[in-house]
Amino acid sequence: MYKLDIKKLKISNNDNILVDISFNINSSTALIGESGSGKSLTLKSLLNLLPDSLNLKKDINSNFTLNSETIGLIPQNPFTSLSPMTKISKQFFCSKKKQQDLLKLVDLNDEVLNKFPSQLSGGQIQRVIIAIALSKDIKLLLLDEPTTALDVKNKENIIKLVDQLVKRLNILILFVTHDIESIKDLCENIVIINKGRIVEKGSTKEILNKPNNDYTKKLIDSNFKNKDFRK
Ligand SMILES: Nc1ncnc2c1ncn2[C@@H]1O[C@H](COP(=O)(O)OP(=O)(O)OP(=O)(O)O)[C@@H](O)[C@H]1O
Repeated sequence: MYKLDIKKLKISNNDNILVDISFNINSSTALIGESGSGKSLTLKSLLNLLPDSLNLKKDINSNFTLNSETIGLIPQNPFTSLSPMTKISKQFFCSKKKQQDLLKLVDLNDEVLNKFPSQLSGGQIQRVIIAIALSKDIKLLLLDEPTTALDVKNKENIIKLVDQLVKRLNILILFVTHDIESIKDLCENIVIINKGRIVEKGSTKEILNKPNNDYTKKLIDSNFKNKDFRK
């Protein structure tokens, strides 16, 4: 079983501390916070993609090597992630057989291999992106608000798919979102972040049932209220 222990992750811009956090990922963890709380900077730092202008101090323990081969990223907007003029088959860097196996894993027919991204729905494109991420031997999958650009049905389907993949492939996931409701059945643990600092972390069930922090309570209330409003 893979494990990742972020003992220290501190990102600053001159004297301004933007992120200063620590948490573990044992199976599936959600990093939850409002806009500007430091979620993207955290993901970028794990991918070594922080701009040079920012200062990073990190101390991470893991039982696998962290690099671009072992970490996959599912971005927020699937529509801009693939090359628009290239057929799907050419966007994979693995054998045809592996492409077909991966598509099966994400519940897609291999007919999509001969299509261009514009011929696919948002949900299908996001599945293709997940399949491409899984074509490497990844141990950690980072998901950056992966359902924001999708409609409600596709959103639910992608969450279900990620849940199946985590169980089937035994990979770690870090799911970044501002929407606690969407990950309540997917992520075992949650980390609530506000202004670059952790305000609460622990098991999703416990925190949803009995949040200790006022910021967490506010996030939960606004998430579930919005959901009821939409029904
Ligand atoms: N390159 C940078 N230089 C200086 N400050 C930055 C830089 N990138 C981000 N920040 C600041 O760091 C803080 C955290 O930003 P970050 O993008 O991680 O937030 P976020 O939680 O991902 O927000 P969102 O949900 O809107 O994407 C913000 O105050 C932002 O203005």
